[in-house]
Amino acid sequence: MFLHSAFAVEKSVCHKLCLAPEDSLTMKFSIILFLILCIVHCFDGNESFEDKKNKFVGDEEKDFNKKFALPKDVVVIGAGMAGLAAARRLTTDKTNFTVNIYEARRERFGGRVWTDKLANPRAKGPEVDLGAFSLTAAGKNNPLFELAADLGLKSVSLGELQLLIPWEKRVVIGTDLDTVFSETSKILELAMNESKASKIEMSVREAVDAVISNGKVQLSDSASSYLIQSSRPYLLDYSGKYPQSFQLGFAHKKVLLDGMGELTDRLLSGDLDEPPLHLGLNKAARQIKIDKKRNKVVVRFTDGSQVIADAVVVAVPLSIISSGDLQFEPFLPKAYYEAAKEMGITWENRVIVEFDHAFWPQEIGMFVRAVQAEEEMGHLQVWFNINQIVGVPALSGYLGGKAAEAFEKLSDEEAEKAVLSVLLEMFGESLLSQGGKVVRLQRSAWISDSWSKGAATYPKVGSSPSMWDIFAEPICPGVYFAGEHTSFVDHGTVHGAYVSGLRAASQIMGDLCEQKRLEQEERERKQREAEMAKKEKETSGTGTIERSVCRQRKEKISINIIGSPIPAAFHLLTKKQTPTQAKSHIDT
Ligand SMILES: Cc1cc2nc3c(=O)[nH]c(=O)nc-3n(C[C@H](O)[C@H](O)[C@H](O)COP(=O)(O)OP(=O)(O)OC[C@H]3O[C@@H](n4cnc5c(N)ncnc54)[C@H](O)[C@@H]3O)c2cc1C
Repeated sequence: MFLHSAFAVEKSVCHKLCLAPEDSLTMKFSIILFLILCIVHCFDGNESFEDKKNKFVGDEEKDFNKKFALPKDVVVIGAGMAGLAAARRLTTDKTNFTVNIYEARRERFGGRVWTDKLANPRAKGPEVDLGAFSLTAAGKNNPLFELAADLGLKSVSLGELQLLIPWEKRVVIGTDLDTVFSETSKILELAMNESKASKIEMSVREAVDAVISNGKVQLSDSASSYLIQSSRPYLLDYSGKYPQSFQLGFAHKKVLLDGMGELTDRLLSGDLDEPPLHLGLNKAARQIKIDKKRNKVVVRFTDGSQVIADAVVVAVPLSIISSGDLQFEPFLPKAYYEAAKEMGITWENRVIVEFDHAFWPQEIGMFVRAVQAEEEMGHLQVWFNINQIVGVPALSGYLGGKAAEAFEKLSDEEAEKAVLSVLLEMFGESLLSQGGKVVRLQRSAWISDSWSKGAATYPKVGSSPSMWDIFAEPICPGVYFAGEHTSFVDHGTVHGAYVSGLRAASQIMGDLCEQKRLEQEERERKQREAEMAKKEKETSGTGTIERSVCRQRKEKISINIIGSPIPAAFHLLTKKQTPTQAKSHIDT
């Protein structure tokens, strides 16, 4: 009975569609296949697939797919701020996503946020922050302040800055420092103009040096140029193409009283009503293989294991991709590798030194040491007063550029000697001796660290913002990127990493790859139609036109389910339509 009426529909459909006998055979075969599937479903549990689907008649098909599709498996590679943010966001939709994070390090997560409480269980936080230390509050909203507030974490502003010019035995502070700051703004503005006017791309350093040395600015106090020379953009030789490069970045910083690591800890472990994320430590990904046929992504690890997922968030540092430690099959498009080559990666480190007693002026939050010799640049020029923040008699020193690399190569004894020599120069013998013994000296080594290979991305001469933005684009069908290097805005920061993780999660939740696929299909369909219309215009004679109409109809009723076209009659029958309904549908 069923078969009879089904074939009746088929006959009329074939007639309408001007199908050849062999096409009609295919259709018969599809109908039989469909009926077999129907029978199987009838015996499949209490409620058949069709019964379930019928409840959704009139609703969006999407709702149906959402309700009954299996959750998508998402794998996050890298448990730094970006990876954790992505995983936490995806986990809020448990019905649709199962999420697992894999981290290369065997003993910790957090990446370049590293509040080393493991080695120092009684530490409060900032005195063991070996990576990111402060949140920038300049000009715009930093979403991490809101997150911190939601989690009940307190932050404090770094206190006043003091500039020390050792060879002049001079300390610049208060209103004198205000004058210095306004002069630095003038220098930086002129340098920006110099850079804009130049036909060849200049670095911040070249532009500033040009302004100071060619007498374009009359300095009332050389301290302003010393201050600029101690800043990150000058030290690390940022490109002078971008206005952001001409900011000193000393002001508007806040520190979390529990340390930066408290943010990553909470993202991982969840709050009271949230479950912890699934994290696998000691799992270094070595290859990401896109299986287009199965619409899956395979992640292979250095221990020989592998996982298969519907989507992967690659949240490892840029240098892990550019060094080839993490490979892609097929290779990423050329533009990704070219961008990775041109984007700069800073060299930065921290050293924390704790004494018996705090001997430095307590009202000061940040000390900047002016230097003259090239080899001294970036060498422990900036120090943060930890005692003022959490009452631990410690200072946190910053190293940038070549000095950061050189410091990694020192033995512990040499490092301590270097630290004491700088502090002696800054504060003098009598103050330093009040500190007593060095109780603890702890330092980072981000450049030789296998899982970071440097500190953070920066706009090197020759780079452009679009290079960061390339990494915000997924490789479909399922490879998404997150990390400080995936957006030019806020690159090189913890909040930049956080926002990038949320972005990757929302790309997955919004099924960006599927949207892209549909858009591409639509473009192709329009193109085909345009070509056909063009051909029709060119050809004449009724016979040709009729054939072309048949061809057009054939294409129109061919629908795409999971990527492969199936005959339209098959689709119509799955909607349980009467033969007349089916016929009239095809007629429209
Ligand atoms: C010394 C220093 C000082 C800084 N100071 C500040 C600051 O004061 N304020 C600020 O906002 N920012 C600061 N930053 C920058 C900030 O720390 C980073 O921008 C941010 O933490 C990067 O986060 P991420 O998630 O993108 O990368 P990461 O934190 O590096 O996370 C990537 C993770 O991937 C893991 N991984 C790598 N390879 C693999 C692999 N093959 N398989 C699996 N896992 C892998 C890594 O171990 C890591 O855990 C500083 C950085 C440094 C180094």
